[in-house]
Amino acid sequence: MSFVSPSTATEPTTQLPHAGNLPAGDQVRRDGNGQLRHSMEVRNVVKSFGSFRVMNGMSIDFVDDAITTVLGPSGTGKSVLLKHLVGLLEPDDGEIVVFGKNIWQISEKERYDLRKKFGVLFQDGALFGSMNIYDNTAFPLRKHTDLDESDIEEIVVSRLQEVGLEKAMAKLPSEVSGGMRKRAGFARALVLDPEVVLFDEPDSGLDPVRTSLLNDLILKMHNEHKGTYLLVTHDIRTARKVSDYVGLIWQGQVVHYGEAEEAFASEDPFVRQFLSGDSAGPLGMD
Ligand SMILES: Nc1ncnc2c1ncn2[C@@H]1O[C@H](COP(=O)(O)OP(=O)(O)OP(=O)(O)O)[C@@H](O)[C@H]1O
Repeated sequence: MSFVSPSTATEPTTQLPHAGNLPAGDQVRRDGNGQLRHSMEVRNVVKSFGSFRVMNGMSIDFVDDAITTVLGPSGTGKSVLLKHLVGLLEPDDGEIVVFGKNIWQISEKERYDLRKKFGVLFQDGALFGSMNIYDNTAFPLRKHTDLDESDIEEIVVSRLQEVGLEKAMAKLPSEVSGGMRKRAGFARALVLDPEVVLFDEPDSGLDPVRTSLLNDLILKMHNEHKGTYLLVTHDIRTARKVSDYVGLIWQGQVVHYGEAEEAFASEDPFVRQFLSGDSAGPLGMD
């Protein structure tokens, strides 16, 4: 099996390939030397639950202001990776460095403050069932800011308009469709102007048309609000549509990481099988 290890993975170059996004120069922040910046770094992380090692020396540095998709089979640790990035899980070994800080070498208060730079869209939108869409979207602003209700209203209505939910603001999550709940979760993830947005399988439970519409929305919101977007998904079409970069995880490690265009054109049998979804190839059931 021909793996491309993180250490040999192609260093992303300066061009962001995805047609849906702005040219790299307009979008990607760089350091003083014109190099790509990485505000989220996963370094040799090991994590086990009982005897099951989910992350087995995983390393990946996410490119700031790009959309990166992490693909991997079920149970391979994609959600566990996201939880490490927001400090909800602590590695057994290795480091999670976010905005220059090893998040387990800082105080709980600092970790809490760092979390405010993240917006997270969970699989089911993770909305509060007893609150309507408006109050769900306003929740982070009420919890984390001192803004008065008129300022909150301006932000909430604006975000809900952007995701096409202005007519559903008074509805409870149970009264709207799964796609609408995702869009509400997306609006909520953006109200604090996060620098990073994490999407945990945004396409789960959606039909192909709604998945495609949500992907369009992800691209539109990324172009408008900028930021680093990280999606984990099984869905290769989603990855093809939205990604600037693609990471493939397998057996607790990143086995390929690079520009999406290059990944989808790869001749590597493992990468090809992974990204084509073929049953024939080096990738087995284990
Ligand atoms: N808190 C936990 N305690 C015990 N085991 C856990 C915990 N969190 C995750 N796991 C296990 O770690 C493995 C990876 O889980 P994870 O949810 O990250 O997979 P995934 O790649 O996101 O899968 P899927 O695509 O099916 O959502 C699974 O076997 C899961 O049961």
